[in-house]
Amino acid sequence: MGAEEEDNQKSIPVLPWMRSLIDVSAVHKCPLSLLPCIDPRLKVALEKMEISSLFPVQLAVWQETVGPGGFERDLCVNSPTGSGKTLAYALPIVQMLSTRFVKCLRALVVGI
Ligand SMILES: Nc1ncnc2c1ncn2[C@@H]1O[C@H](COP(=O)(O)OP(=O)(O)OP(=O)(O)O)[C@@H](O)[C@H]1O
Repeated sequence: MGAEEEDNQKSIPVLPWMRSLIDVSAVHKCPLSLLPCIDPRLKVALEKMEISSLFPVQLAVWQETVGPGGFERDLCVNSPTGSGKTLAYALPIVQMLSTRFVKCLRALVVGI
């Protein structure tokens, strides 16, 4: 590696989501009845859509954002097509917006 390339690597900031990677393939599906902290209204809405459990990527994102012990922070999710990314980010957003009223930008989803 050349000196210039080394300098470039050193200047890349280490963001929080880079520090603690989660391997979604080691996470299992989770029935809604066992999902921590879920708002009962959200559970009912999902059941009406015939969704009875969360896919692994959805559970992983839920645990990182809602809980238990979740907190608001940036996340970078890399998961195959059709694995459920849309609900992975939408469910925590709906849950958080339903329980706290704050008039400002609360979530930004960037898909690439
Ligand atoms: N927990 C779930 N239970 C049952 N079906 C689900 C669940 N989550 C998502 N689905 C369904 O699985 C399909 C794929 O989900 P989705 O489109 O969100 O995946 P994706 O990872 O966002 O795909 P893409 O990469 O194409 O955007 C959709 O038909 C969706 O309705």
